[in-house]
Amino acid sequence: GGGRCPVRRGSPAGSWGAGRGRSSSAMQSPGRSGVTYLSQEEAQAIDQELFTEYKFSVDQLMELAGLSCATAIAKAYPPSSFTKSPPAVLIVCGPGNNGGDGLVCARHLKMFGYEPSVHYPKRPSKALFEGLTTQCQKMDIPFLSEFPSEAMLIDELYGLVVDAIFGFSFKGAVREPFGSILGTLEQVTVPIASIDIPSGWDVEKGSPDGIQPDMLISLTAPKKAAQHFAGRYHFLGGRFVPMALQQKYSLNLPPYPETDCVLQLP
Ligand SMILES: NC(=O)C1=CN([C@@H]2O[C@H](COP(=O)(O)OP(=O)(O)OC[C@H]3O[C@@H](n4cnc5c(N)ncnc54)[C@H](O)[C@@H]3O)[C@@H](O)[C@H]2O)[C@H](O)CC1
Ligand SMILES: [K+]
Repeated sequence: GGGRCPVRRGSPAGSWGAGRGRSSSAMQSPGRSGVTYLSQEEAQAIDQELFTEYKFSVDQLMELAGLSCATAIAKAYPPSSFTKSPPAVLIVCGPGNNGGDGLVCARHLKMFGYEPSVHYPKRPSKALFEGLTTQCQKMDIPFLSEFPSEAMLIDELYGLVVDAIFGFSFKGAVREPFGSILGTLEQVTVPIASIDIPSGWDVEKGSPDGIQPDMLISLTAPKKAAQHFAGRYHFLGGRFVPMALQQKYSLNLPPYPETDCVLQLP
């Protein structure tokens, strides 16, 4: 772990289909690769529209989101890149849909040959999350009742941490037990892969003092905080946004290669 390598900065500007569609908001900002970086409000509006207008269910999109995350992780950190076999991954799940993505990701990582363990301290009593938890348990994925209090212990036991604590609905100061967990994660040296947003970061402004993940998997489109991401791997996942919705919000998403569900951003 350790060595962060801030390469791939300053890639060629706007490429794919810049200028297509109408701009739905003057607040939008194009990122360094031409793709739009969303405000918190825009991310939530797109999410709502997918459910209400486009009639997707949460389960459907969560499955695709979690599969994207596991796929991106397998590309950036193939099992052969781990120093130990089997490759152990700690997945920390929060109380909302970001945590649900983490549970789905854990299940697919297990299918891909990893050895995931989950910490899930605040579980909503909803059938969706109970089902995802049972699926993991029936696949012999252990659920840790206590979070390892020492960063060194995490470094010893795991080759990667997946941060599925908070996504685009995070607001305000971090409440317990997640404050302590994030405090520990700030000190680990094994790489952290954050789902959608580095947890604890302001969704738009980021957080210079927070965790510094090595990987970020932006779902649907990157959020503004992603402009402060300095890790090695930035992937886009969640290849489920219909073209009409992409155009309405001027997402300007790059084309995914062939049938891939993820795409590496510059
Ligand atoms: N459209 C998509 O791309 C999809 C994305 N998905 C994932 O869903 C999350 C957003 O999920 P949501 O349930 O809206 O919220 P969060 O998971 O971000 O968290 C809400 C959860 O956290 C609690 N909370 C908020 N602030 C704090 C705080 N300061 N301290 C402690 N706890 C806090 C809040 O009470 C809620 O319980 C998105 O990022 C994607 O990862 C979907 O899976 C598919 C569609
Ligand atoms: K996260």
